[in-house]
Amino acid sequence: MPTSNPRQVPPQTVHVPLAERSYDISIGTGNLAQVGKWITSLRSVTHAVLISDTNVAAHYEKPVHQALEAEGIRVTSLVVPAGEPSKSVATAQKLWEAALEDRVDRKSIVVALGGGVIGDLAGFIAATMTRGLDFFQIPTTLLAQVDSSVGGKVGINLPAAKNIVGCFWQPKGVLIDTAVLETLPRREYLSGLAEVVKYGVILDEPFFDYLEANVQPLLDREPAALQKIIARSCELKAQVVAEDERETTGLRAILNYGHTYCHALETVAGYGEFLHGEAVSVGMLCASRLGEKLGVFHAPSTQRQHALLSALSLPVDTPQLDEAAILAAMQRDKKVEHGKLRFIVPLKIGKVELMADIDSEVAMSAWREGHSA
Ligand SMILES: NC(=O)c1ccc[n+]([C@@H]2O[C@H](COP(=O)([O-])OP(=O)(O)OC[C@H]3O[C@@H](n4cnc5c(N)ncnc54)[C@H](O)[C@@H]3O)[C@@H](O)[C@H]2O)c1
Ligand SMILES: O=C(O)C(=O)C[C@@H](O)[C@H](O)[C@H](O)COP(=O)(O)O
Ligand SMILES: [Zn+2]
Repeated sequence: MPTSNPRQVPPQTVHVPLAERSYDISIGTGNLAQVGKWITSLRSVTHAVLISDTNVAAHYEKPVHQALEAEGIRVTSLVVPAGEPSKSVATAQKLWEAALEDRVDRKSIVVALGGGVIGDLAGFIAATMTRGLDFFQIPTTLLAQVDSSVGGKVGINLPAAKNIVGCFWQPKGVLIDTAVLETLPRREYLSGLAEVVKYGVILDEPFFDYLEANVQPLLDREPAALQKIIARSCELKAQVVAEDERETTGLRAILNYGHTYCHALETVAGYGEFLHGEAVSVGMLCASRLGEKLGVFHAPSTQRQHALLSALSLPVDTPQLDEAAILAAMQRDKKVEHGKLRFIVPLKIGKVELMADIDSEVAMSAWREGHSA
């Protein structure tokens, strides 16, 4: 591997230990061209359903397609419109039918080439087609590289609720090429940083300190900073998923910090209006104010998050949306149990807790108080 290129950083592997569902996340720069060899080193393959979106396909479909064909793999390439609205029943149906039309069978694999929308959608197709196909994640957004490609949550939206139809279906491997982030639009890149900040708040104060101290390198997408945040985020997510794969003990739910507000915001504003990470940014601040109201979190720590998210050019103000609709959407959150809202509430930077039976008026006041003055 050449070391003279300043964009090159040493490759790294993060293991996700899940017994027979274990897999590796391979992080590198310029490793996309190796995708065919990487997949065939994991299992023998004769047919791949390659799923991407219109933006991603324009940049990366051809090299991936060719790399798969070079290993003797027949490729069915399916491209969906870019954006959150593609995480839908209608798009899933088109993909099921197109895969069937091109002779998918139980030994076929699904390759998700794209951001979180493609990973969630393609993973859902893999989980459901012929009752389950092996799938491989090639995440091309920062958000997908630090979060959505890891952990096996796959699914689609209904108009009234995000990710409400889906399942747990782990990939067989995740290939991260940090070089693909060079073509990622700035707004999409920033959106991914919100999930990175999330890891600092929920699990790792030193990582949060690192983010505060490295705002400019992060905004500049400096290779060393990118490698650090991708690898650390994957490590933290892998640890949580390994301990609570299906969110049954409550541990995995900490990854949902800020997401009760976030998903309500995305749904009520209309899918795609706010990017997922933008809504996570707003949602984390709502959850922090909720922590203050419950007497378990302190205002200076909310301000620290506000300052970091603002410095990373992420939205911090709660938008003006119909409050009844926001509350109704929050009541459809998957953490709701026996009809009661449950939230991930911060206790300090680096530690959060799942809290049950939260009064909806208190939750809404934390939303409301985020409107810009
Ligand atoms: N399953 C999980 O654990 C999990 C975790 C976090 C988020 N999510 C989901 O992920 C989705 C958001 O993912 P996202 O932010 O990656 O959005 P996305 O998949 O829509 O990608 C963002 C945009 O960037 C474009 N793009 C992707 N890679 C590119 C590249 N390298 N160069 C140029 N353009 C590129 C895409 O075409 C799209 O327009 C949401 O649906 C969210 O619910 C899932
Ligand atoms: O992997 C998880 O678990 C997460 O909660 C990660 C989140 O960032 C992600 O947005 C996830 O899709 C939300 O899951 P959901 O169960 O609330 O739909
Ligand atoms: Zn998320």
